[in-house]
Amino acid sequence: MLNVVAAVIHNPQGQLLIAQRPLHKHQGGLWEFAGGKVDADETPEQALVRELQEELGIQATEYRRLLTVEHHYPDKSVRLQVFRVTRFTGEAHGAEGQPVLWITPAQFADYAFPAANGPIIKAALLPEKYHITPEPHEVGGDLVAWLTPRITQGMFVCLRAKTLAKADYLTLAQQVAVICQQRQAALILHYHVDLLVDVPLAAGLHLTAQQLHSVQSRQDLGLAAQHYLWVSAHNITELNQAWCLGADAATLSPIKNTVSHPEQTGLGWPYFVACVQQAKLPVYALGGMLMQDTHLAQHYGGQGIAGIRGLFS
Ligand SMILES: Nc1nc2c([nH]c(=O)n2[C@H]2C[C@H](O)[C@@H](COP(=O)(O)OP(=O)(O)OP(=O)(O)O)O2)c(=O)[nH]1
Ligand SMILES: [Mg+2]
Repeated sequence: MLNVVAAVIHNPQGQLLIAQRPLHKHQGGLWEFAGGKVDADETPEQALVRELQEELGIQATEYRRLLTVEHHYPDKSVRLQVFRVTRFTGEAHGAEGQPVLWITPAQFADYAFPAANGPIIKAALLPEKYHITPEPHEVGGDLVAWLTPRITQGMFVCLRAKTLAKADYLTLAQQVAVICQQRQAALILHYHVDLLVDVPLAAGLHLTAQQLHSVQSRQDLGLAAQHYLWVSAHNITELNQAWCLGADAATLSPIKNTVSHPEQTGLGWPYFVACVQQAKLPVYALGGMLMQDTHLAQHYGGQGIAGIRGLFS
């Protein structure tokens, strides 16, 4: 397996950097995230910094792991360790003569990437906050009315309503799906695997940790490649299982002690750090999170935070 690092680089305007692979190289002519092979004497982080200096003439100063992708091309197998680079010095340019572009999330569809890049592009577009809905009865019964002013562009909304019967959940999901579409937000259905076909506007599915143990592969779930698969995990074993299943992101909970689950003791930030260092998929801290925990979770290597009431403004 060829070890490669690649960088999802952000600029302050909310754009991401892509580069075109030279024609004579493997997957030549296609667009990519800058990066390259990890040398024998390097850590992935050292390789990342070196490749970005060589290929783009920039010095990466703030970065964290995003995901690991393993892909088998007919002629070679690659393990891509992908980082999110959120700060750098210097002006990014094609230092090896290759075309480079800053594009918005909506423009990804306009460029052709190697086959391994599908999950990377999806991960690149993940938000830093994952919004899980309260139960309808917790907001006076009318969740649609409660959500309508609160859903904004780019949000990922997980519709969790465990107290509803399946038929009522479906009706609610179809209504929330329309609001999400109008706002360019992504609706993630919770638990009800078979309802995805009835809500074609939904962007994906969120499995409980219990469901994770009973699912063999992503294919069993009837998900399209562009669908997001989220998983609730409570330890490193479940994070690994989620990655093996082909999940796109996971929540790790409970990080803090919470009022909603008084019987559970929080895992704590040190355990969160230990998990995200090993995890191969994007991880969100869940359980007692407040807005101001976002940067802390990211500093510790997570992609951000997930939560219910504390996150919706
Ligand atoms: N950098 C990068 N490589 C990718 C992406 N997607 C993908 O399948 N690959 C594959 C193509 C190549 O087989 C391998 C990366 O090799 P590379 O050609 O960039 O390696 P390098 O920069 O060290 O180049 P060189 O020293 O061989 O000239 O990973 C991507 O988004 N970025
Ligand atoms: Mg390269």
